[in-house]
Amino acid sequence: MNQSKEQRILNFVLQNAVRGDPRSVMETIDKYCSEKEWAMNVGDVKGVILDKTVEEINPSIALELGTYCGYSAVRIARLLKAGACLLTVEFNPEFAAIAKQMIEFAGVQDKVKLLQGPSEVIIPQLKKKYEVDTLDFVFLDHWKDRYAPDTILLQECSLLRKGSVLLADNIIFPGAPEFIKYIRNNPRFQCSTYPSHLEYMKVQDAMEKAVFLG
Ligand SMILES: O=c1[nH]cnc2c(O)c(F)c(-c3ccc(F)cc3)c(-c3ccc(F)cc3)c12
Ligand SMILES: [Mg+2]
Repeated sequence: MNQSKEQRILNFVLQNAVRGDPRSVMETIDKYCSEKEWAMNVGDVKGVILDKTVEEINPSIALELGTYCGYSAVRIARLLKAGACLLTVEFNPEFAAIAKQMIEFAGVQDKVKLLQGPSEVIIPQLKKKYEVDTLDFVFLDHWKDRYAPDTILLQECSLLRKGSVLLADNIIFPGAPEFIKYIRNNPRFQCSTYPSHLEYMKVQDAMEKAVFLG
């Protein structure tokens, strides 16, 4: 049975990156995906926008929707202070299995809780099952059609507080028009757009930051 692209990415990291070194894992994934096989990691260009947002918020509790191979989970977790935690949700079990190994190899497993399942099932469980009060930061990088409904679900589950920050990937390419329409016309969110480029490509993309006003 031939390997998946995601397994090839993990193998390249296991053979070429430095165990316990998150930056080395990120650089090795970026090298593989820019030189050998494109993959939908947030990447090194949009990754700087993600870094700056995480550093600005310095979250105690962060949620990522869309783990994929774990690139952005490693990217976020490396910036978290002692005692802070990232919950990351992945629908696809094969991707989740790859990400688990990626997160452990990078040495950030103590800061990351990987939850496998659909976001619409996991989000309503966060308070009772995962002991979340409210979220300081949410990175939306899963399926574009879920951005708006999951943002509504986060509010319905009282998981956002005044000042909670959402950051959404791919709002230009492939685009999330329903989410943009919802969030930019919503008086409860203060929005700003960060133009950038699609991972590993000379194609326009952007990230949207939305601060919940309570
Ligand atoms: O689905 C995603 N989730 C999160 N991030 C993504 C991302 O950062 C991407 F760059 C893409 C992308 C964009 C352009 C392209 F040509 C291929 C894939 C996708 C995506 C979009 C449509 C699909 F059918 C499959 C994947 C995603
Ligand atoms: Mg993305």
